[in-house]
Parts: sequence; structure tokens; C-alpha cells
Amino acid sequence: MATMESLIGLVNRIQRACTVLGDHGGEGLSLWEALPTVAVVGGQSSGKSSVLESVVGRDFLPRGSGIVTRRPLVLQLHKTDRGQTEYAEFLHAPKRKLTDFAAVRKEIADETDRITGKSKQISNIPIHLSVYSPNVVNLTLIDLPGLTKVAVEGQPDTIVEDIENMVRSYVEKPNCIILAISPANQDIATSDAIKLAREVDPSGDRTFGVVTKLDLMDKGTNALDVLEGRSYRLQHPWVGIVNRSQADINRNVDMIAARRKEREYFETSPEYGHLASKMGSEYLAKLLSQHLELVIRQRIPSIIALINKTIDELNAELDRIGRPIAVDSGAQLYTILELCRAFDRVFKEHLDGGRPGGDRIYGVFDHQLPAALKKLPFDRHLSLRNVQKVVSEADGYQPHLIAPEQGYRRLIDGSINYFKGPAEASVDAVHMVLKELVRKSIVATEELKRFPSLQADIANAANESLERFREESRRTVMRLVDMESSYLTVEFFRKLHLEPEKTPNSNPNAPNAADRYSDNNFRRIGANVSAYIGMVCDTLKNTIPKAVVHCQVREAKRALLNNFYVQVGRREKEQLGAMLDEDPALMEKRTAIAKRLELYKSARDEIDAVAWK
Ligand SMILES: Nc1nc2c(ncn2[C@@H]2O[C@H](COP(=O)(O)OP(=O)(O)OP(=O)(O)O)[C@@H](O)[C@H]2O)c(=O)[nH]1
Repeated sequence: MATMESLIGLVNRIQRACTVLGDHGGEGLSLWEALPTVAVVGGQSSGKSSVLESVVGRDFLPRGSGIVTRRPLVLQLHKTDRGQTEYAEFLHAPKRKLTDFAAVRKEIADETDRITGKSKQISNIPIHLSVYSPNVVNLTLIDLPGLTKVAVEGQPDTIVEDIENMVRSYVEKPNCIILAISPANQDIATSDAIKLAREVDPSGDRTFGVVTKLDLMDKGTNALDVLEGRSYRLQHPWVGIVNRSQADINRNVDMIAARRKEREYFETSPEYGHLASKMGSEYLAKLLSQHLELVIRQRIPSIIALINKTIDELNAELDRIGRPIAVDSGAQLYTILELCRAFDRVFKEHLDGGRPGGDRIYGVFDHQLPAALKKLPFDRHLSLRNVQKVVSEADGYQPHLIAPEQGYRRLIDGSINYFKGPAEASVDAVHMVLKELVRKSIVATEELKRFPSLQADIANAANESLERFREESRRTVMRLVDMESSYLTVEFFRKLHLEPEKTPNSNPNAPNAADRYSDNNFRRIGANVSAYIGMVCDTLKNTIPKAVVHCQVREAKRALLNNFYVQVGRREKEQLGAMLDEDPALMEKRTAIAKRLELYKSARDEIDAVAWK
């Protein structure tokens, strides 16, 4: 008996857990569907409510003429320790413990009306009621509206069919144990309950036949043919019941007295005396419990399988959104560094290939830089007029005697200065590409998805580093350009003097004094400077990319987060925790899943414990 109660108590616990989880059955194979329930089925006034009440041992169901039960009532009975006060609790009004069962009766009626209105309409939305009492057996029972053959005044014509369909929707489920109520003063062959039970459970495996109103049979007749299984055979024995008559109810005969009276009836009955130990509401309750135990034992493997499947699904979901983060600072630091490394990996893939973006750096050198160099305004700077102007200014009050050394220097310096623009532009262009790759890499790092704070931290640290690399790179390329001004390639100018004059109408020897100030000569100076600048340009076209890659790209690959690592290493526990802050919605989701997981795991543990007893 003890194991049986713990078993059924367990079922009640799981069912309550399902209800809390919003699992009311319905789609697919839910936990609720896998567990057995008991539904009370019968024609109107057949004694359904009376049977239910005597199984429960309390008066609490609404009574009256016509259809009283108009919504399914899901009734969970919980056995409590001896001496505890009895109380009832509705799912729609949790935390309100009702000790007055007249109030329970009223609330059922009111709650029915809330959905159906005061009409005689029916609704298939169930009312959930739990009863806690030392005087009950752990059971879940469902009271259903009485089957009827004709609609009464004020009811739609479809009512007969509607009720039948609703009742069928409960009893056709394979886990439903049917308590089929038939009054003894009617021919069993015309019993609505038996008709429906036969339809949904032809083998009679899960149907319990209950005969009420044995005391109301005509003198000289009895229900032995039915009770002994000769009229209609079921897998389970028929149980005869004597409930309180209307007169008893009117006289307020209580449940205990009614049970005693029922027991006496069978013990003293000439017809049913030999069956006395197998008759009555108490026996029916015991029979039901025993059967439930059997059914649940059979279901345990499939229930555990269902729970395991759900646990697997929840675990997979947790893996997908990420496990909870460690709480000690060592583990947090480790996690942060791991995440940084994951980011770094992705970033390097972008640079080295495998992921797109790195090729844009080559684009800067191959395309942008040469194009910018080509656009430099040397034509204007080395125009006849400007050469003349610069050379004259350089000469000052004393015109040059042999070659305009100062003029050459000034023209070359002025030209070289123009290279600073494209050199700086290359530095900036590569900087922008690297910055964009950092942004892309953060988005592309799966592991970082849950940590928006850390994403921002890494982005800031990386961008700070890139800024430093840019500064270094800028200094380096400027130095390259400056170096070109610092020392000119002597050889180039030596060669110049050896070359014969190419201009027509001029002396093949060195220019004479008059020639030196001719347009031709200035043109020649311009051409010489231009050729020299062309040479410098070719050099810088090669050295600027080397400097940029050396200072920016190589450093980004080598040491993008080095400073960050140093900073993180110094941080306190709280700061580390804050860096691992997650999206609140995600955290909530994880908590919810973890809670469900706990519930399912404890359900499994409990079932395991019972299963191995
Ligand atoms: N004498 C006697 N009266 C009974 C017995 N069972 C039920 N009654 C009476 O029959 C009437 C109907 O009983 P209920 O238990 O309300 O029947 P029900 O099937 O729940 O009725 P609805 O919910 O209206 O469909 C009541 O007046 C009961 O007192 C019985 O075994 N003996």
C-alpha cells in the first residue's frame, strides 16, 4: 500500500509539474498524455457526482436538476498525513486554500458560469481542482458532463452531440481509465456510459463498470447478472454502489454515515452478501488505485524515455546558447582569454586568407597608391615658369655660375614633399581595412556572441592598438619620404653632365652663360628634376607598402590584443565578471531552461527511485 501511494503521489507531482510548465497535453506526446487519469462517464443523474464524492469522501460537487456539470472538472486527490486539515485549491485561484467544501461547490458553479455564461451551454475548458486530505487515496479524476439523449429547454439542438464529443475526447485517449456509471434501475443494454466505453475501449481493458442505485431496483429484481459479468463482460470486475438518496442528501446525511450505511447494505443483502467484500465506494477506490499502480508501472519505461528525451533537448539547447559562466576569477580570466584567442584566430584568417578582406590591403598597394602617385602635380611644379621662378629665387642676388645647385635642391625637395600625401593616405587606407576586419571578426566569432560587453571591450582594445600602429606607420613612411630629401643620389647627377645636349640649336658642349637663362635650359632643368623624381617615385612605390605592412599589418597579427591581455591580467574579480556580462534575454532564457531541466531531472530521479523499489 505504501509503495502504491508513493507511486500515485509521484504521478500527481509530475502532473502538477506539467501544469506549472504549461504542459496540459495536446500536441505530440506530452508527459501529461503519458500518465493515466480516471474519467467518470455516465448519463445524466446516473449518480456520477455521487460516486465521485464517495471516492473522495467529501461533499463538494454542485448538485441540481438538469445538466449541472457543464465543464470538465480535473480533480487531483492528494493524501495528506493523519490529523492535517482538509482543503481544496483551484488552479485558477492558486494560494487560496478552501477548507469549506460548500465554498468549493459554489466556486465550481461560479467558475463554470464564468466561461459558459448562465446558459445551459457546455465548455470543454477544464476546471482544475486539487483536494488535500488524509481521507483520500492519491488519484486524478475527471468529472465530465452527463450524457443525455434529448436537449432541454434553452439548449441548442446540438447539445446531445456536443456533450458526447467532449466526453469522447477525454475517454478515447489510451491513458484514460473509464469509470462507466450505469444506474441499476435502467437496462444495462441502454446505458450511455457502456455504449461510449465499448466504442473507445472495445477490449474493456481500461473500463470499470459501476452500477449505482442498487437500492432503487424494483422488488424481486437484482443486478447480479451485471455485477457477475454475465450481461456485459469487462476485463475488470463490476462494482455495485449504493449512494445517498435525494432524501439522505436533504437530511444532510454525511459521508461517513453514508459509507457505513452502504457497507451495511451489502453485508446484510440477501442477493449481494456473498459479494460484500467486492462492493461499495471504498472498494471501488481501492480497486482503482491498484489498477493505476499497475498501469503506471507499465508506463514507467516510456515516461522515463520521454523525460530523457526532453532532458537531451534541453541540454542541446543549453549547449547552443552557451553554458553558464564560471564564478571564480581564475576561470573567468581563462574564459576571457579563450574568447580573445577565438577572436584573434578569426581575425588572422581574415588577414591571411580563408576569410575575405585581407586582399583589400593588397588593393591599396597595387591600385590606390600608384593611382595617387600618378596624380601628383609634378607637371605644374616643374613647369617652365615655376622652374624659372624657383631657380631665380634660389640664386638670390647672385645668379648661378655653372649649375643652379640650390635651384635643383629646392625643386627636388618641393617635389618630394608631394609624396607625403599618398604615403599618409596608404597608411590610413590600410588602417580602415584593419578596423573593418576587427569589426567583422567580432561578428564572426561564434563564441563571443553571448558576451556583448566583452565584444565592446575587445573592439576598443583592438582599435586602440590599430591607432598606435597607424601612428608608428605614419612616422615610418614620413621618414622614408624625408630620407629621399636628405641625401640625393649623386650618381644620377653625375650621369647628367656626361650626356650630350639633346635640345636642337644648342651647343653640344656645356651651356654658355647666355644659354643658362634660356627657356630651353630651364626646360632641361625641369626634365632632369622630373626624371629624378620619377626614380624616387619608383622607390617609394616599393618601400611605402613595406613600411605599412611592417608597422600595421604585421603588428596587428602579432600583437593586436597584447595590451589588453596585460590590462585583463590586472583586473579584479568583479571587473572580470562584468566583462562576461550577457544579453539579459539570453540569461533569462538559460535560467528558464535550467529550471525546466532541474524539474525534469528531479522527476526522473523520483521515478527511478520508485521504479527500483
Ligand atoms: N437512492 C439512491 N439515490 C441515488 C443513488 N445514486 C444517486 N442517487 C440520487 O440520484 C440523483 C442524481 O445523482 P447525482 O450523483 O447528482 O448524478 P449525476 O450523474 O452526477 O447527475 P448530473 O451531474 O446532473 O448529470 C441524486 O438525487 C442522488 O441522491 C443511489 O445509489 N441510491
